[in-house]
Amino acid sequence: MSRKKTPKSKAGSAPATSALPAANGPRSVRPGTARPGPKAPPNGPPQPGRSSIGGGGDFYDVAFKVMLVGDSGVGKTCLLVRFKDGAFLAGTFISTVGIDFRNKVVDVDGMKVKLQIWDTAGQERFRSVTHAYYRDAHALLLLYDVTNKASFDSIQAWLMEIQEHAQDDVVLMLLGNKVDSAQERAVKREEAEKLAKDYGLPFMETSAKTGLNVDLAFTAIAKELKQRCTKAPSEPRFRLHDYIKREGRGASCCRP
Ligand SMILES: Nc1nc2c(ncn2[C@@H]2O[C@H](COP(=O)(O)OP(=O)(O)OP(=O)(O)O)[C@@H](O)[C@H]2O)c(=O)[nH]1
Ligand SMILES: [Mg+2]
Repeated sequence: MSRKKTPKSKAGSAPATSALPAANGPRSVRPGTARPGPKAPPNGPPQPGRSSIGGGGDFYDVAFKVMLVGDSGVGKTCLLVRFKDGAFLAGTFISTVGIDFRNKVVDVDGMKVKLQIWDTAGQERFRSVTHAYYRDAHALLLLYDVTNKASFDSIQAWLMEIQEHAQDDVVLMLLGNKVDSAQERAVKREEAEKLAKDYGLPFMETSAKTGLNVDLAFTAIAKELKQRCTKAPSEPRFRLHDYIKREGRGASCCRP
């Protein structure tokens, strides 16, 4: 089985026109470089067999693009850093400028799944930059801050934006972050559960600070995407809602 190498993950700020191409664009697969086997996911193939940029890195079988979206300050960058490095960025809040990405390869049922995770700027002034990336996203993690009601109130506007710019079959998950700050909670879990149920979204509360449900959110996305492109007809379908309900700590999930 031929395996690809993933480019070294990138921590610094990337301009909107980063050298690394979007995970599933362009949509063509170069002859002789694609890994046989998995079928293309509905909204485009997994990242085709691009050669390693910058050398080094981990091998992977399939790659998907995941985007983090939500208001400024909800913890998108911290969530990504927690997942990638297992650390928490405490202290001064440095708002993301434009868009940035990091890669992480996760093992899903024996297959190496590379998640190319795009960390977007929540600030309104960067919205047009973000729009350009939606259409290539295989999955979106939509965050609000449980201590900031305004960020929760923005979720419907974000969903409209997603509907307008993302692929119809994009995998979407709602995350209420900063659940460690219990004293400052401004959004009840039940309220978010209702919203998630109304829109048929899988939902969990997370904490980039403590790590609660962070790996689970990304792993669940990786499992869903991987199954979409490799599932044998005889294999039981992976159920994202059920999975996070079962595996989540203090988590919940909603069905329409
Ligand atoms: N208590 C707590 N604080 C958090 C958590 N996640 C992020 N923060 C804090 O919230 C602030 C904003 O976090 P960021 O990750 O930079 O927010 P962002 O969503 O990336 O913001 P933009 O880049 O402007 O879109 C920082 O001061 C973090 O330390 C969390 O889970 N718990
Ligand atoms: Mg940020």
